[in-house]
Amino acid sequence: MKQARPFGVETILLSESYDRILAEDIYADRDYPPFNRSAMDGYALRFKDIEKNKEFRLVGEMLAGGLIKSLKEVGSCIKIMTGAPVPEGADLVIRVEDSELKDGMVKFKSLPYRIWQNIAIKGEDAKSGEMVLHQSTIINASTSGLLASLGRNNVRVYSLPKVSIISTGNEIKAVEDSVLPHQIRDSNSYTIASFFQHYNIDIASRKLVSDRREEIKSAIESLKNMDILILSGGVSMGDADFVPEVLTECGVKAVFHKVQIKPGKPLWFGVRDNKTVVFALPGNPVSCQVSFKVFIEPFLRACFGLPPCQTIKLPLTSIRKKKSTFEEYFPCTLGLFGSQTGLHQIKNNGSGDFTSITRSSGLAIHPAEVEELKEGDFVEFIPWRGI
Ligand SMILES: Nc1nc2c(c(=O)[nH]1)N[C@H]1C(S)=C(S)[C@@H](COP(=O)(O)OP(=O)(O)OC[C@H]3O[C@@H](n4cnc5c(N)ncnc54)[C@H](O)[C@@H]3O)O[C@H]1N2
Ligand code: MOO
Repeated sequence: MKQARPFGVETILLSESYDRILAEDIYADRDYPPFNRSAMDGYALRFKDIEKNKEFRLVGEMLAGGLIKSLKEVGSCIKIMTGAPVPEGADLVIRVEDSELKDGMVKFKSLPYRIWQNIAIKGEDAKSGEMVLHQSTIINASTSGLLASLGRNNVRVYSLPKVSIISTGNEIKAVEDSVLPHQIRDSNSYTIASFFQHYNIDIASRKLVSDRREEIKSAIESLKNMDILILSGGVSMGDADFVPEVLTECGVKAVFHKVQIKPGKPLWFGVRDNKTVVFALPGNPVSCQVSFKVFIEPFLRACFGLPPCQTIKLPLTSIRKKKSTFEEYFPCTLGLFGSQTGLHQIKNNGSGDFTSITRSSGLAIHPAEVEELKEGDFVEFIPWRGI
């Protein structure tokens, strides 16, 4: 995480900012609501008059958007619509359905009225100058609406990183290619690109290369201006697993190689010229997905000042025996466990399987020190689409 830093800051139109991440704190430009606002269609009056008066003289009408009036006469009321400014002097709005209007006089049902009833008081939502959104807030539907209310047609957001993906492997073909029995279509670059799209990040380029050192090298060299470079395949112990060596030859300084988790163990991470961070992922599709959720996503979020995705503790609906000495991540789907939501394990034969993982809602964690998880044991769960 030491390598995590923002990719710059830019000012963009609010209309184009959905799902981007704020790079500034946002303050209220005025009180919200900016005036005492009626929450109902009805009559505005003085609370202290309601005890003494049986009937109120109707002296005017307030529509939303009308200039603020004042209520001067004792025992009078002003008809008011939802959203309209409550006249100065009034501190109670009684709903139209609790009233009766006859010959310019209004009678109200005898109910237990409260002072300020049906009125949103000036500044009760936010005071002028108060911080209403923190830097590193994701601009979603409600924050977008708030920014519009504050008159923020332009917002400062974190710039998005330039990301490229290189898929390595003699057997790897493009999705549009026909394949021979020994060949495999590249799926990892699509998986990784989709994950990045959760953060509005489009992939700058996607390359397929064989296991030949020179080919891997020239692909890496051609992507020097990237902020993030992702490679898949060729990081393990095989005779054609040259990726770590070639990355080092290209001047990418290794930070670590191999992690204490399964799947995803052979992951390699390095940095070039203090600019490009490089994740070289294991080729197996499930390992690749786990690597994104466990390493790339937390890194990306830290760059934007976001906390790691929230994990949820949920009970397992069946036992699970550990297969290694490492912490294990296993795909699960959410389902009912008695009357409570629980995690159903998805059967898969290993990290090379594609189809079963598509039925999962996320990954559950089997701690390294626990040999067997029992039915009903609570485990950490990371949903595929983080919160
Ligand atoms: N002797 C050892 N062998 C292996 C070890 C080990 O510790 N000792 N680790 C295993 C583990 S764990 C993993 S994970 C894999 C990772 O190997 P690589 O990163 O070198 O990946 P490849 O060998 O290139 O490919 C593995 C697998 O994934 C398929 N693949 C590769 N790229 C793609 C892609 N873009 N789209 C779809 N599928 C892809 C590839 O065809 C292979 O089937 O190593 C174990 N071996
Ligand atoms: O780490 Mo490998 O990713 O177990 O299949």
